[in-house]
Amino acid sequence: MEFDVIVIGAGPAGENVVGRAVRGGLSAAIVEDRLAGGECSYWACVPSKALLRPVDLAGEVRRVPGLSVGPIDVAAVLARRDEAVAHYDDGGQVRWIEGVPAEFVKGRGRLDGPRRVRVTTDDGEERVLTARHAVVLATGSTAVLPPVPGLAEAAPWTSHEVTAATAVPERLAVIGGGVVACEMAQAMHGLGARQTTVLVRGDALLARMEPFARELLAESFAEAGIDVRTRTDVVGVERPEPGGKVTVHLSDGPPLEADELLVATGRRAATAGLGLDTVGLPADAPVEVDDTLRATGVPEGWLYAVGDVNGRVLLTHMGKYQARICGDVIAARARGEEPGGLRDLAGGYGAPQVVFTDPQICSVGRTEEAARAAGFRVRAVEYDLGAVTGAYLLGDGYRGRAKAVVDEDRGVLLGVTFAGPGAAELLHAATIAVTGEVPLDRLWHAVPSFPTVSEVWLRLLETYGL
Ligand SMILES: Cc1cc2nc3c(=O)[nH]c(=O)nc-3n(C[C@H](O)[C@H](O)[C@H](O)COP(=O)(O)OP(=O)(O)OC[C@H]3O[C@@H](n4cnc5c(N)ncnc54)[C@H](O)[C@@H]3O)c2cc1C
Ligand SMILES: NC(=O)c1ccc[n+]([C@@H]2O[C@H](COP(=O)([O-])OP(=O)(O)OC[C@H]3O[C@@H](n4cnc5c(N)ncnc54)[C@H](O)[C@@H]3O)[C@@H](O)[C@H]2O)c1
Repeated sequence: MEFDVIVIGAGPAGENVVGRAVRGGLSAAIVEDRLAGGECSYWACVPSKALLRPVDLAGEVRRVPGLSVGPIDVAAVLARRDEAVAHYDDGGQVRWIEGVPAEFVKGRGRLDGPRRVRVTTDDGEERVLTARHAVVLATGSTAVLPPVPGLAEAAPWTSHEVTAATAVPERLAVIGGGVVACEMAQAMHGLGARQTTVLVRGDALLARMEPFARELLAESFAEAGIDVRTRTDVVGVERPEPGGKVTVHLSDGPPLEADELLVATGRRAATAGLGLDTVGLPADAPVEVDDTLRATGVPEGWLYAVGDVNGRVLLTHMGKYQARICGDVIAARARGEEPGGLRDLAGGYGAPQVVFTDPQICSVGRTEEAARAAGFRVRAVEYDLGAVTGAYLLGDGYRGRAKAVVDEDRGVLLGVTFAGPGAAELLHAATIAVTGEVPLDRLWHAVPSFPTVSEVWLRLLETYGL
């Protein structure tokens, strides 16, 4: 069958390409071998946040005198998570795709030369689809297991198993110090894991964040009783009984025993078996793209890649943003137009991201260190969030901090980081200021309401001298 556009992978990125391309007047098919909605809907963003929300809320309630929380009802939390992932049923998403309207093709897709996609269905049948204008890869990413002796044989949890957990392990060991490690250690600990140990190879959790945010998170984990061991390498793993006790051998100190082991050491682009070699691209690497999301190095420019698979930024909202650009670009090029303004601009500023721990760590743009390394003439200002009336009113002992990184030559913000309970909703204002390159002397006229946490904007600008 022939379509204008064929998308492989019906995660958030792939679905958005289809939506935009059809809106632009094209016909489209989307191929998915697991569940429409992708990793994000079933084994990543959605279930992880459903598991974290009660833990977060319990933290907030504990900070308000006069309120108390009893033990968290774990079964109810897991049941709500199951609702949030639609009980792993993608009927609603498939109906959305069909309503676009686009053709939903269930099966595993792979490239088979220029503009051709070969799909193997669950019952082993093969179907060949051809694209008049474009093929878009939106196959996401998969968790990486480091080559530690005994690790693969121990069948550890990855993000898939932890987000789909049906019980909370008594003793959980986590390898990695990134976002998945932090969020899931906090979720499992908050839901009742008695011993949670995070094994971090480097010096700190969330190494790419501003130092103050890393320190606040480390303090909070220590207070909650989560054991974070930095500069600790895992050198071997033993699990004699499948699903039984795990022994984790460390570069330093005695072995660690746990009931479950979560590996959260990053992700790689899902390109294995995707037929990239049939179109002259490296078989096992992220698909390099230009700012219109078109794969570089493919003659005639018919191949695109959006979301995690292009390795640019592994975040749902950024994959969806790329997808909107990509779908519009393909539709414009199909009309014979070269869409000058349609480019991935946001990626260049530094994507917004919220880490849903307590405190929430929220950042957009560049850190001070990254801005200096990029050659900007920088001045950074910080302010104690707890000293803002709106934050104080949220709860006793509110602890948090904000930092703004200013480009001294242009008088605009290069980056902003907030760390504090409930800080997530502050981030979009920062994203607007950074992406809009709003001059600070204009930003000064954006008056924050009293008494909200947003008053920190005023305090940051005052600290800067305005
Ligand atoms: C635990 C966890 C929590 C996260 N939380 C957040 C968060 O809070 N916020 C955030 O922004 N990001 C979060 N992320 C990152 C986010 O999940 C990804 O950035 C996002 O899912 C990428 O979307 P995508 O459409 O590129 O890929 P995916 O969501 O991975 O979808 C790709 C789809 O392609 C399908 N596919 C793959 N290969 C083929 C093939 N050959 N044929 C057919 N179909 C195929 C897959 O089955 C899948 O359905 C989290 C990640 C993890 C692991
Ligand atoms: N709230 C959110 O926005 C959110 C939540 C979860 C995941 N995500 C995204 O998903 C992606 C994957 O998350 P992640 O936490 O798996 O990756 P990550 O890149 O954030 O962190 C990986 C961690 O593993 C460590 N590591 C790497 N190799 C190791 C090894 N061999 N031994 C020990 N440690 C090792 C790294 O030092 C790092 O601390 C991220 O890019 C993240 O942005 C986002």
